[in-house]
Amino acid sequence: MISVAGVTVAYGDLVAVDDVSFDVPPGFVLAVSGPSGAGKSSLLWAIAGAVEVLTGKVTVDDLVISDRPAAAAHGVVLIPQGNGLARVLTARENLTIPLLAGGRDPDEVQAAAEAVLEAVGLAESGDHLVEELSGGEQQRVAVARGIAQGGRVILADESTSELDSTNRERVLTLLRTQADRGAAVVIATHDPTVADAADGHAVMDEGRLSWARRLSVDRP
Ligand SMILES: Nc1ncnc2c1ncn2[C@@H]1O[C@H](COP(=O)(O)OP(=O)(O)OP(=O)(O)O)[C@@H](O)[C@H]1O
Repeated sequence: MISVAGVTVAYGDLVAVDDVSFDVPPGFVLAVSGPSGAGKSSLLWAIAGAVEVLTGKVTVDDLVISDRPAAAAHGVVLIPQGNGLARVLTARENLTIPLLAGGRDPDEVQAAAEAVLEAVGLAESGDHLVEELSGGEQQRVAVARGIAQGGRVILADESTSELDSTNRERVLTLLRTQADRGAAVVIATHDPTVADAADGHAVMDEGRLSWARRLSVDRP
């Protein structure tokens, strides 16, 4: 369960997230939309422990999120806008290296990487350097890397912005699968199709959050 309680994020005098509160239970997908600069990324970073919270707090299950390493160790996965990939490594290496560094069994890691690359339609591209891939392919590698972590929280920041409709569906299906196995998922998006596919839709504007559609706990 993600609990965001009265969270404010500021950069100097600029309030990017203004007293925002909501919960996302395991099994649910929340979409957050809003104009450029509305504070969507800052909200996701706050949940990920990647930016300091001025007031309020974020908890994920039993952990108060205070910094990125602790949040990551607790299974809070951030798929960042801009992808954050190592461009001179292959697509596969971008997936496997973080998992191997976490002490996972190498055979398991290879199998997991192949499965998730296939799920994003990149089964043939594992050996390609990231810098050789298109923008949309890189975005799918970033999604695959995030999914491969198997987190309890997945924060996807504009993760379908460069995708055609087929690949957008692939990514949405994958994120839904993650929710179905018990993850709490938050997607920042400008795409109404993505917002419609979520269980709830929040809208940010100048740091304030309102609801276009509240999370339905009755989702079948
Ligand atoms: N590191 C930073 N330092 C100072 N200001 C920042 C920083 N990061 C973001 N901001 C500002 O905070 C506000 C919210 O930015 P944020 O990236 O969270 O918005 P967003 O809704 O994700 O935008 P977009 O849809 O363009 O990605 C903007 O005014 C932005 O310029």
